[in-house]
Amino acid sequence: MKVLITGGAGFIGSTIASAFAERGVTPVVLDSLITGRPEFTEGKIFYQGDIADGDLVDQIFRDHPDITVTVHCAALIVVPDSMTDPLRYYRVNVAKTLELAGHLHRNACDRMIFASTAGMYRPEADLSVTEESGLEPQNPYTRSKMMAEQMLDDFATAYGLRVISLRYLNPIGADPQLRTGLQNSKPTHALGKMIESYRLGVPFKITGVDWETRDGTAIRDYIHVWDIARAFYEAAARFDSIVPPLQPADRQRAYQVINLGTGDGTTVRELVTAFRDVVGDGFLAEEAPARPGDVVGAYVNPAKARDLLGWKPEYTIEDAIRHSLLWAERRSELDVA
Ligand SMILES: O=c1ccn([C@@H]2O[C@H](COP(=O)(O)OP(=O)(O)O[C@H]3O[C@H](CO)[C@H](O)[C@H](O)[C@H]3O)[C@@H](O)[C@H]2O)c(=O)[nH]1
Repeated sequence: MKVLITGGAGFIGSTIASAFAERGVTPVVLDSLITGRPEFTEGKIFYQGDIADGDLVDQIFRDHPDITVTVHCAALIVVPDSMTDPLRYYRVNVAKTLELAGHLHRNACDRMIFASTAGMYRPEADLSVTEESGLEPQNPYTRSKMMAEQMLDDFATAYGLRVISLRYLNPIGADPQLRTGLQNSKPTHALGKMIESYRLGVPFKITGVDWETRDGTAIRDYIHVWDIARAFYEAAARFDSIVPPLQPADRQRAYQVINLGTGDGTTVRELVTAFRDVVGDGFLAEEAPARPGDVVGAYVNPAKARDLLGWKPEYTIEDAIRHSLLWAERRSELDVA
């Protein structure tokens, strides 16, 4: 059995590829390498190219007729970039997903697991989100993921494509065996900035301390990338029980959304404390004004994932910090090499 992983040379896609391989499912990676890293494809079946390239997708299915499911991770993911260049974001995340879905349909691959975002929800008053929460995407990146999902939902009803959409928030950590991790050597997200500050010996800036949360700092649902990867594997392994092949009249049920998260989230101050627990008291933090456009955040209720995937996060925030620190070391070596 094989799985096609688009974006399989990226941070999350490459981790998913390792999780499937460890469980005896051979990954077939399709990646343009625009942001993915070639070394993440080493030892894997790999096609370099575009998800919208129909000839290439046809070739992949001719070469690997035993692909039974597609995991679709290929996307642009940087929120600020999506605000300055929405055309590119909608082209890549929406238009190319549309082309890919057509290519999969033509090749009779009717199972897709879509890497999506829980950022499209309007959080409840307590900042939690469930699959029933309203949708209120705040930027072109998140809107592009919502639009892609709406298209896929229509294709499910019309063409019998079956889709499980996994929505999560902030992935952190790295492959525990350090085969892969974040490609970007200068990440701007909270944990990336903590690692940078720690290495430089300067205080980490807590940007925003006046939010209505338990300690005034913004909340996110940081989740270990290996836990996310395991959820993708579980979705594939249980695919036909979650979304069985359906008669045309029942196909409106061929699209399933499942949220992945911790159930309580982590504030920036809590992340600082966890970081200090890992590296020691020498790690300093200071308060600073909020970033422009920042949001209070949300956390995900994972009850449906527990029921349908038998899944819950296994790694702690401290584990994720430890793996991210180890990966940052390894990442520097890769750059030198
Ligand atoms: O040096 C920093 C960096 C961040 N933060 C705070 O930490 C929280 C989380 O910020 P992140 O940047 O880690 O996470 P966001 O959810 O705000 O956004 C990030 O995660 C998104 C994915 O969900 C997108 O990838 C986006 O481009 C990326 O910036 C925010 O309150 C932010 O103000 C700090 O206190 N100091």
